[in-house]
Order: sequence, then C-alpha cells, then structure tokens
Amino acid sequence: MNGTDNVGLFESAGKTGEWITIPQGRLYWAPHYFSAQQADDYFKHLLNELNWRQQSIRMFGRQVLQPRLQAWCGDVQYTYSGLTMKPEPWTPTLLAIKAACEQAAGVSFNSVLANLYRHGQDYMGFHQDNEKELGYQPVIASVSFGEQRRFVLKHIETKQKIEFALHSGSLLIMAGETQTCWSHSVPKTQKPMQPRINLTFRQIMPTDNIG
Ligand SMILES: O=C(O)CCC(=O)C(=O)O
Ligand SMILES: [Fe+2]
Repeated sequence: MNGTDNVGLFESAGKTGEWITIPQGRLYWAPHYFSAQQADDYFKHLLNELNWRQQSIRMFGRQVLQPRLQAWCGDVQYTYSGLTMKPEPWTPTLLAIKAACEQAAGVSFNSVLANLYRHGQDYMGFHQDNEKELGYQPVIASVSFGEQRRFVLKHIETKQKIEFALHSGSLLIMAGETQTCWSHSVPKTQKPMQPRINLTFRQIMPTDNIG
C-alpha cells in the first residue's frame, strides 16, 4: 500500500489485520486472513457451488455484457445499473466466510456479490458502491481467492490513488466515507492470469424501508 499512514493494529482470532485511515475513508486490511490452503479450498467450492452468470447492464442506453461472471446470494434482492438481481440461497461455504468477515468487520451482512474474473481481460471499472440500499457509510468486506489482481482506489476529487495487491486469502474492508469519496476498480491486464473469485459482503436494507 502506498501514500497513507497506518493507524492502529487490530487482532481477531489470530488473524492479524489493521484499520487504516485514508483521507476521507477507512479501510481494514488483513493480507492473510485465510491460509493459502483454506483459500484454495474456498476457491474450488465457490467455483462449483455458485450459479455464475455473465449478466448485461444498461450503459449509455445500450445493453452491455459485463466483463466477468457474477452471482448474487443472500436474503434480499439488489438493483444496480438497472439490473435487479434476485438472490440465490446461501451455501455453507458462503456462510462460513461471511461469519469470518463479520468477526473482523464488527457488523453483520445479509448479502454477497460474488465476482469471477476468468482471465486478465475480465475486470471491474471504477465505481462507488453507494446505492441507497447500502445506507449511510456502508461497511463492505471483500475477500479474494485464486489469482492475485490489482485493486485501485481513486479519490473522487484529489485523484489520489491507493493500490492493493489482492492475493488469495486476503480481506479488505471499506468503511467510513470510502464509498462517498473514493471509487475503486480491478483493472484489466495483458498479463496471463488465472481465475480469481472475489466476494463482497454487504448489508442491504430492504427497498420498502427506503423513503
Ligand atoms: O473484485 C474486487 O476486488 C472488487 C469487487 C467490487 O468492487 C464490487 O463487487 O463492487
Ligand atoms: Fe465495488
């Protein structure tokens, strides 16, 4: 990680991570939250268990296929970029990982967006996870299994960039003002890349409760 001060050290059940204060945001970074073996097992299970789909979203009035596969699981549906995703049920693997993430995050999650980057040409462009269903200052826990990919945070105003190498077994939590003041992305690359699975756990408010 570059360009920030690391503040405080945090331990949870022997899995060491730290909360990091960035300008207008807060991150928790635990590079080895899951062991390499555990991460490898999770990768294989998730690859088989989840109902991976390549979905299309509306962009500039056109339907565009997303450059990755996704699955949405949990207790509530979710709409973003004009795409409403009905949730698939939790699997035992997802529930185990969710519990581990909740321990570090100190909050509970009711949904997960799973992303499968099949190769280096699969990516996620700069975006903010700031839908109103996520509420004020959402806490989003992101775990990675499989291939290591770059994760780039960019401050909306100052354009400052902070980069993480999200390798297998790592946990990154975004909290505080991070979704308001920063966007984030997983860039594509020409380098040969093996598949990577990312899970982002979220707490979604049921849409009827939003005024
Ligand atoms: O794959 C990642 O690390 C990021 C995923 C992400 O930003 C998202 O699902 O909103
Ligand atoms: Fe995101």
